[in-house]
Amino acid sequence: NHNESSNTKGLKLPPGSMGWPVIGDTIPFRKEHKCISLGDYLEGRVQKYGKIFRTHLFGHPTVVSTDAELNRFVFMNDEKLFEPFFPKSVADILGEHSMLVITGDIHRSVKSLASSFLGVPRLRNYFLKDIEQFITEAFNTWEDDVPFPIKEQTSKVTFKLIVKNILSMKPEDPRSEEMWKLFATFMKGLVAIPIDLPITKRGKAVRARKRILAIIKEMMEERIHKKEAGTDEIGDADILGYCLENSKQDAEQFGDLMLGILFGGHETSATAMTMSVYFLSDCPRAVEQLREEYQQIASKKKQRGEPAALTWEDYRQMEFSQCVISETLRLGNIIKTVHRRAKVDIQFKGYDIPRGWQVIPILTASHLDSEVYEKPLIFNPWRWQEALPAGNTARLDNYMPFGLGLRNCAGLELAKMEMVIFLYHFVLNFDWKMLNADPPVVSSIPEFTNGLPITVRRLSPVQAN
Ligand code: HEM
Repeated sequence: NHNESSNTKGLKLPPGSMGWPVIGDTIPFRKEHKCISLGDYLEGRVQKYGKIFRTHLFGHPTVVSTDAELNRFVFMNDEKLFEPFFPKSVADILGEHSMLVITGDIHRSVKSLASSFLGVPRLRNYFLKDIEQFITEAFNTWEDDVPFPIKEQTSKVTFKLIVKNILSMKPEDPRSEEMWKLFATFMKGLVAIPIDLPITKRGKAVRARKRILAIIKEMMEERIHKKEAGTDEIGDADILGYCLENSKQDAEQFGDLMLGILFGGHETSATAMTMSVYFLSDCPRAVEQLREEYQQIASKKKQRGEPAALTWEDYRQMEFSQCVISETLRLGNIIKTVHRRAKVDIQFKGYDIPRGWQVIPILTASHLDSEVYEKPLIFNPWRWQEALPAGNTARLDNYMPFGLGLRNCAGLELAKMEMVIFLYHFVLNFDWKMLNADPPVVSSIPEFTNGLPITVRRLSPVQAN
């Protein structure tokens, strides 16, 4: 067989078929489908072959896993048995120093830098204030009953937040607008390519990447210069300053790290916020309960004579919000797959996964599995309030929207906080309506074709009682 090298003889590979020469099943695998489903391709394969099957994707023999245990096994054995593996075209655009690509000690040290930069002390002292500011600035531009796509707004908020916190780039800096456009081009190139062909979108994305890195380098040099002159007022408040003080990364490595944080932290959390609006629009009972939670917090603050700005302690009290977010991430599946390769020959559940084979865990699968979640296609934030029956941890064990283990999401606490702060201001200040059904579709990351158009009506401010 063209796709299976002779060294797989005698092995018990997972069942499957390798599809067309070279491209294999890449096209049906990447075909857009309704976000709240596995899509026809995966559903068909799972029905035919079971939860673990073999195929050929992006030019490589591949094991696709919709099996939560194998997915967890992959995450828990990252580095030891598995390593990141992207289609070459994607790896080229991400950059050779990208956090998603690097391994071993280098990954560990960059990860610890990113995690401490995105850890609780900074969320509390910097990010919380900034998120509130950018969200309320955006909300102030909204007019009653004038339709607009909410995704565009969440996207601007998360972009401003990241750009400010990695580079201290001011919104009025002309390079900020340029970065916004460059980044959109970069993203299109990244998600558009199913196989490694030098097509236009990719060429544009490669050029966008170069220009973004040039801007980052320029800003890095400006900062070093200011530090030497003693005129730097930012210090380690952004990741640029933080890295200059805490690590010895060169411009190239630093550029890829920042691009990675931009890439990891911008569209994902904007999509997640938009997704919460989408689900809540059809769940008025949850909106009511959120509103109660927020009104209580707002009026207590007022009674205590505190400023309206939220504190970390306020945020930590928003318990039902956390349920809404867990449910949004479960059903919304912002990241459908991760990309790995077997470093050694591996056996799992009686199957052989040969060294060098690509392994693609489908994170969506367990999230929509009726054996794990009762009525999995229903948005039910209350399921996260119910105590688990003794000994039954399936609901938690099989929940992995942020990945797990060594390579888990460095920004997960930030992402959750962004979502909650957004909901606080959105639900407290507005009634809204979705205009026409714009259900999210997914090929790599969920998209709302029309950006989820809504109209809003501003509510009167909360009174302390
Ligand atoms: C709802 C929003 C988000 C979701 C669902 C999400 C999901 C994920 C997942 C599944 C991974 C693991 C990738 C893998 O195993 O290969 C990951 C990694 C990562 N994420 Fe997120 N993410 C979100 C938001 C963010 C934010 C806000 C940031 C930063 C500002 C961020 C930064 C990162 C970074 C740097 C990595 C790489 C970690 C590593 O390689 O060790 N993410 N994310």
